Amino acid sequence: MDNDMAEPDPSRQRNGVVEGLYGEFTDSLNSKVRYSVSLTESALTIQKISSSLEQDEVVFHLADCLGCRAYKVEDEADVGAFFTAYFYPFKRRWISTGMARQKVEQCFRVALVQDPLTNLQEAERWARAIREASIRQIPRRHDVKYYEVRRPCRVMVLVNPQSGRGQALQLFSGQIEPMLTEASVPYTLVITEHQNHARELVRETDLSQWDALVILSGDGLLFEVLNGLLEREDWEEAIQTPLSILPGGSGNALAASVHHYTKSPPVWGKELLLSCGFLLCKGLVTQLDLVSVHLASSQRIFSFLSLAWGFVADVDIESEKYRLVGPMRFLVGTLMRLASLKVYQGRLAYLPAPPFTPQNSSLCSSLPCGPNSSPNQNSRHNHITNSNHSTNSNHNIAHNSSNIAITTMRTEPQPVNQKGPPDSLLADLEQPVPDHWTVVNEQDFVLVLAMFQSHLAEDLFAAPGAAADDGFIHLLYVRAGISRLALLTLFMAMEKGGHLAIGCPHLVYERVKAFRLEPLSPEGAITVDGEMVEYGPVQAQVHEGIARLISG
Ligand SMILES: Nc1ncnc2c1ncn2[C@@H]1O[C@H](COP(=O)(O)OP(=O)(O)OP(=O)(O)O)[C@@H](O)[C@H]1O
Repeated sequence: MDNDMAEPDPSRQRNGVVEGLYGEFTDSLNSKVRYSVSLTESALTIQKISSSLEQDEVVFHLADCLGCRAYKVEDEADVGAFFTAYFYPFKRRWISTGMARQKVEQCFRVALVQDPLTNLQEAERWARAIREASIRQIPRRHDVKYYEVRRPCRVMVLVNPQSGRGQALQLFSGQIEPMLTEASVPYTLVITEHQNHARELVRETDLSQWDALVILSGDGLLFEVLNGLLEREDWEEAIQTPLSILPGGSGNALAASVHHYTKSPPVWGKELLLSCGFLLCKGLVTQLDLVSVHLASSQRIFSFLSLAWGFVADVDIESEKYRLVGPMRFLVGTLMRLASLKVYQGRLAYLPAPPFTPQNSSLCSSLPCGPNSSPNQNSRHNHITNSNHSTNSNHNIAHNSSNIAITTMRTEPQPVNQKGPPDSLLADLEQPVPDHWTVVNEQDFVLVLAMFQSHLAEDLFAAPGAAADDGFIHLLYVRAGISRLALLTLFMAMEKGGHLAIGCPHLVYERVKAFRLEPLSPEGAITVDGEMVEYGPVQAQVHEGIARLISG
């Protein structure tokens, strides 16, 4: 007999759930090496039983476990069966400093008796117990309210093969597909074929088939999916479909934000993909703010990430041609843009957020959080009414947009979306802003950047105080007059989120609920979620927590 399996102690069973298991197994590759293995509700503890009595104990937390499977090898002569558990603990990196999740497989050979079927059943019993316990142990923050994706869940994975360096499909098959298999998550892969493919698909698809929609691409594909969901007749229900972002682009801002919200040390590239893949398989869902953006042509689009004008938008667009260098493209673009720094004329006004109090800071975590909660949960903050007839004459609003150049857009114009939540904070774009809004005195800007999540790119931590569902727009603007060196210093500090603390007199940061931007410079670019939109007056308001995001 190769191993000796003790029955679980009946005193440690509750409602038929085994609370503890103990067994002795051999190494899957070397039958001379034996381990004692014990499973509790929270950990798998492995101890090497060596002839010299020297014992090494390793503890794996089930919160780091994605799954476990039992199997038998092809070899007819081998009566043993196997089980392998898949862990992704934080480990110190080999090359650079810091910690990141890394895959660790633990495989054991079960040879309890000479009967192969009995051994396989025992391996399956262990695999099931580890799987079930790891589902109960999900790493979660105590200050955030979650619900879980239904299990077993079915997910649709949308992959844009052109995104980033054009390797999204390889990233899927090399990294994500194995994780989904380990976690026993069935999936259907959809490879997008053209712009708006994903948007059209989610607009039409029967969403009851899917427990989550997964986007492996840049942020642009998620933008399409969100807007597709909000164009449906059943948008209120559709927008509550849990969404997962896996970084396949060159910016990957939401993926970096999601990782940051877990309070884990920062990671980039494949480590970020692995972190987001891990969160996807664990299936914890939080709320996600969306911002409705009104463009000059009356089009309304929904954004989850950012709106940029001036320096940031220009860098985003101009650095497109360097996408093969990945996230470095923003650094290259920033340096090039700094060389020809421009000033833009325009008007900016905003509705300030209520002053920060512990009560409103925890509001989001006390909101109902589940598939049936109301999508328009920001209504408690809607303290101004739509003042279409405001006579605010202090603001010399540009009514005529005929002098505004419309540049070529990456996003094709879509039909005007009448669906989605109403924007009760906004006046008509042709009317003055409501009286109680703050109008910025300056007209000369280097940049205006409205952030809805913490990161603008993997290494641009633009809004350090932002959370997925905080209900705020984090508005930053840089006034004209800043030197090139000061602007460079600002962006370098942004890498670690330190830009707000360096005392730059040209940088202003406000937490707002809504804003309006009216460019007066005849040429320029505005981007929403990294995609260029029509250039002209825009206004936006936040809708707190109306979408669902797989996070952790
Ligand atoms: N097969 C495809 N061919 C061309 N474009 C596509 C295809 N599938 C999707 N798209 C479009 O590509 C655009 C960009 O996608 P996305 O932002 O996801 O990747 P990306 O631009 O590489 O990311 P990043 O902005 O981080 O570099 C989206 O507007 C999307 O509609």
